[in-house]
Amino acid sequence: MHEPSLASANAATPHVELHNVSCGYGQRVILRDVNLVVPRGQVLGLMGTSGGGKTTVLRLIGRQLRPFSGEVHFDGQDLATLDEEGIYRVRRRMGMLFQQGALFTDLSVFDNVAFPLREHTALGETLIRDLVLMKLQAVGLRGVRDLMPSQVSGGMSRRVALARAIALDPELIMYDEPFAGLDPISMGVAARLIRELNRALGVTSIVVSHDVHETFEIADRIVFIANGGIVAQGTPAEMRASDDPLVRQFIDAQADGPVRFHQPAQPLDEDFGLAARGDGR
Ligand SMILES: Nc1ncnc2c1ncn2[C@@H]1O[C@H](COP(=O)(O)OP(=O)(O)OP(=O)(O)O)[C@@H](O)[C@H]1O
Repeated sequence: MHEPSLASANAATPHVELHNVSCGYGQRVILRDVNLVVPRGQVLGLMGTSGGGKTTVLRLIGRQLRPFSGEVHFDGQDLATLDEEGIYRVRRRMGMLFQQGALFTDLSVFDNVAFPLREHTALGETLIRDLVLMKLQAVGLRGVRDLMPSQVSGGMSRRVALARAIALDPELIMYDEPFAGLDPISMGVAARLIRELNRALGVTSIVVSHDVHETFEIADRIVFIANGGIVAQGTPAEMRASDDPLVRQFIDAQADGPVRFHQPAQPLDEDFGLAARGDGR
């Protein structure tokens, strides 16, 4: 179902590239001069401090956000050069799975997965049925197709959302916090599924996550984002061996390090009225 494009003929072109990208919201700059390459077919783990800009990177790639300066390329094409129709076409080649990737509660599991097919293609119901069942099979949930979202567990509904995200055969899948809120077993299932789909569908995957264990397990490369940019990147093995204090703080889950536990605040004694009392209590 992929749209043929000249650029995609070149397998050596990175699937996604950010060139000197600065971006933010309103006046506020979140990322400065970021360069990022996402090679085709890999799983990239995007990690880092909370509020560092990981989701913002996904928004840049999906063109929900335009950079202040610099370029975002998808399959060799600068997104800024595309008109609305072009952006629409590019977005169809991307699957996005957000943490709050809520299912339509009044549609069955089957109809949730069928939704993008009915919405964006002219395929007949017989073919749609086969495609939906294939996608549900890929996430291990063909057996629950007639249930309503309220009747499946949190982990399962995340997998239904994944089946829906791959309904149109995307070539890039972006996951925002796919492990958040899952129990350890469901987390392992979700992680293996991401890796397996990456291989079986031949897609490129970007996984935004705080979960070091699961992400390091499945990613080919890890990129750490903090302080407005990329502070470290490499294979999971390289990151584990890194002595960069920020990487260590993250991997070893230390509360304090280059990233402070306490956000800047006025002095404690002022907040608790001790200074005014002056008696040290
Ligand atoms: N729509 C928006 N308008 C204004 N500011 C925003 C908006 N979205 C995000 N931000 C701010 O941009 C910064 C980066 O947000 P982003 O969601 O990209 O971080 P993140 O690294 O994904 O964080 P987390 O790991 O906590 O989800 C944060 O300080 C956030 O408050």
